[in-house]
Amino acid sequence: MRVLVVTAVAAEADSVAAGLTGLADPVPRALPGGYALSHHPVPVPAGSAGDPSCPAPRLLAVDVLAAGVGPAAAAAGTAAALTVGTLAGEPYGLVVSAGIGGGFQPYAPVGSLVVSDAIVAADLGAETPDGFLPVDELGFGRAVHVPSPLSARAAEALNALHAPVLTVSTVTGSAARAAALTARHPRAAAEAMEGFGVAEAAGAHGVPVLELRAISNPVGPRDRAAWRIGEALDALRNACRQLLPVLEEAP
Ligand SMILES: O=C(O)c1cccc(C(=O)CC[C@H]2O[C@@H](n3cnc4c(=O)[nH]cnc43)[C@H](O)[C@@H]2O)c1
Repeated sequence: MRVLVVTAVAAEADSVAAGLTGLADPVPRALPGGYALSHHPVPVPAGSAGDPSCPAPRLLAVDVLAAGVGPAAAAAGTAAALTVGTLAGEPYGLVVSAGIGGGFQPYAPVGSLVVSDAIVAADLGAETPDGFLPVDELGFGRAVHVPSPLSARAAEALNALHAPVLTVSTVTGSAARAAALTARHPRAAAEAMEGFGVAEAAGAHGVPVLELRAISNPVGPRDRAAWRIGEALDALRNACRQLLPVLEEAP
């Protein structure tokens, strides 16, 4: 299977690649649009080939792409990678949106992990005097992508929350906005800025999707001193280490 992991920035891509231990050294691949994809073929474990007592080794190739911040950049980069993979006769079987994110308190403290059970476009729609109307209620497209069934197994393996992750174009910076999002999405555990864009591109290509977030800050009043980006990147790296066997077992 070929897996595409899409992050926003290079620091997240580095954590993902460092966590996916056992992968071969990355081979850079240029994509149209100027994106640089890191291709990591997984080598067959030494000694197991041809041994009938060993299960056949799986060849899992993981490509990591830092596509930029926000849903539009995420969708554009993901679509470019998926299109090139398909045209090259090497289609992806799974896309993972991975990175840091804000955690809704008290469910997702800083340093914890969230695997989405719903990827929600939380601010795509229309504001009305009676409140926010999501894009699907306006009669356009969809506001939610349901991730691969693998997400439940991934959440269990990572000891992560399995809950909705909201995609926003504006980082929440006030208690009022956090409360409004929680009122609309009471089960939401995290917000970030790329998942829905990645999922839109994956959905257009008929490829299942996962979203994994390592929490770097609480969702709420803006407090730059409360960000723990290093801690979240470490958590992302460790999560990817635990995710690899789950991906290898994927059908
Ligand atoms: O300036 C701020 O107040 C602020 C607060 C949190 C994050 C940012 C960013 O610019 C990071 C955006 C980047 O990281 C992901 N991320 C991390 N935390 C959050 C969040 O609380 N809400 C939304 N996105 C977050 C996001 O996916 C981007 O890739 C600025």
